[in-house]
Amino acid sequence: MVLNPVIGKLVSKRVVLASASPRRQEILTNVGLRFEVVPSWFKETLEKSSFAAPYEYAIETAKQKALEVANRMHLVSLSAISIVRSCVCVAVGKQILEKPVDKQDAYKMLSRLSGKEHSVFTGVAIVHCSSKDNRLETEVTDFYEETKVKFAELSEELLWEYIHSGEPMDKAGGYGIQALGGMLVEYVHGDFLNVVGFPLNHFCKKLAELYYPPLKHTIQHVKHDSIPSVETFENLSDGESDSSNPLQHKSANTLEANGVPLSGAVHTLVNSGSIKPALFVASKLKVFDLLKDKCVLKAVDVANKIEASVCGTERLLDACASLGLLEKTHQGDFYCRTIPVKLLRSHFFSLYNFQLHNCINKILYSVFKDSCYHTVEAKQHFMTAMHSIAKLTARDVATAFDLSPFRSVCDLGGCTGVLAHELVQKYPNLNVTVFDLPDVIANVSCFQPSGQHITSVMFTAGDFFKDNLPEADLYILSLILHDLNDEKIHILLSKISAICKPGSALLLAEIVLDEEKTHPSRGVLQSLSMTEGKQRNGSEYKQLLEKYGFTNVQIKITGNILDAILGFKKTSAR
Ligand SMILES: C[S@@+](CC[C@H](N)C(=O)[O-])C[C@H]1O[C@@H](n2cnc3c(N)ncnc32)[C@H](O)[C@@H]1O
Repeated sequence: MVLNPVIGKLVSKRVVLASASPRRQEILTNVGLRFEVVPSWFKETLEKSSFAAPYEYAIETAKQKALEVANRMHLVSLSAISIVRSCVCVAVGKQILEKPVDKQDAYKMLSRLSGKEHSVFTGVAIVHCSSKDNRLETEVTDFYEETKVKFAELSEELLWEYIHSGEPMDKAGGYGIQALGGMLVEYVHGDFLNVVGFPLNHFCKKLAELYYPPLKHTIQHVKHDSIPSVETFENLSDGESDSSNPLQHKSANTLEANGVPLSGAVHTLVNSGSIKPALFVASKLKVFDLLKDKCVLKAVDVANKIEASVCGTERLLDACASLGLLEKTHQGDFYCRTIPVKLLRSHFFSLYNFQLHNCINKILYSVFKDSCYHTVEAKQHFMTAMHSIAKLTARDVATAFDLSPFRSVCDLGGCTGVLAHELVQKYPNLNVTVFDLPDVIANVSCFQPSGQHITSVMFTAGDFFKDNLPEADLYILSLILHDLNDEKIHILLSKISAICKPGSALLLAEIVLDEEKTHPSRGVLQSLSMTEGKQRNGSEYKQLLEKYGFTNVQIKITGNILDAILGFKKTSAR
């Protein structure tokens, strides 16, 4: 079966991993799957002898664990979710070796494995849950993967050294192949990640089968490691042959970037999201023709020539510069230097970022539009997606500046409260209020973590354009301003400025573009399809805050998806 790029398509689905295992989480996070973690409470107590084969035990345990979470989650949320759970067991013949209970047990297990081949089985259950008349309906799909592992002959000394390291204790079979346990292994036959804890390849195939069965005629097999046909490049212009147009210059089979042949991954990227449209539009508008032969133009001149708006043209040119299709000088001039297919070198292997970018786009363009909340499901999807992105960014935003002088925080449009919880973790004395639309606040309960600091986060429903804002000495706007037009920004920032006492502050979390506005690409590309708002560079954010009475503006480029900007309300002395 052909492996489809299914993970990206799951972005809009609510996925729950019913396991607290950091190894599973890492494997799935690494491929860009966004999920919530709800560890199962089902105890691994099934009677092993009642199963004819070890894999049956692994599957049944995975299934019971996933179903337990499904039932529990149904009590708090009726939305459709997919719950994933796997169970690994190590077997010698028919005998299953579980996690050792103590060092002696670990010794017994490992010495049984010494010098022999054993099997690692992982049973996986994917439970699709929906709600009918308030009743939980589940569809279970399960499968297993077997990998054979052979241990070297282990000396007593090595065995005990390994056991004393403590590593065997929470691992099925008493070893972890991804760390010190890797020393014990002579060979692995089969999926290595299956031994680590999750059979990723089989899982992806299953998802593709379940959610997005490919139509036979649409499947394009990867032929070899050279170039797939890159018709994207050849069909871009109006069909006029222009030997100087670099996009038409090379034949599909010789396209390369910095001497490296474009791989299938690049093809996927070029054909997806904003990149293909950017290339297509720029080419269609003959931007490359205008800027070829060392012709250097400002955005406004290009706009005049192609009879387009200056703002839109500027975004398009910035996007092309960000993709390496054009060059931009410090003075804001654009020109076409070399073959534009040096394309996206930094993006080649960054599918993850790209999915995230798409995901952010989808959300952001709908977020301030009523359509986002039209159906319960759409709302849940939106909140789940925001929640997942915030999980990735919140820590870096919360720790970008020293916020210890503040006593109370109000996160305006704070959605499910991820940043709020992160702040309370870092500053336990902080009182944090999340302020968001009533529809959002009504649904935050299932996103809340369990733990000691929960009481310090309060949720208040309201509209930040119309209602009074809660009092606080630090206000936060995370992923809000860039999507608002100037008029809405004026209403919101005037309100915040009016309520802020001297010494209070406003913290923004946004993508901060570089001064030329050509990087980071995810921000520049996002600008392309924004209708109301825009992405800004550091100087523009500084100016914006100063305009509304915030001074001493500091900017922290976090290296994560969102950067942080902090400004203090002017004291009368200033
Ligand atoms: C793009 S999300 C950002 C969520 C969160 N701040 C983050 O960074 O992950 C925008 C949030 O603003 C909220 N929002 C939009 N309009 C609002 C309004 N008029 N009043 C209060 N919240 C609003 C949305 O419901 C949503 O949760």
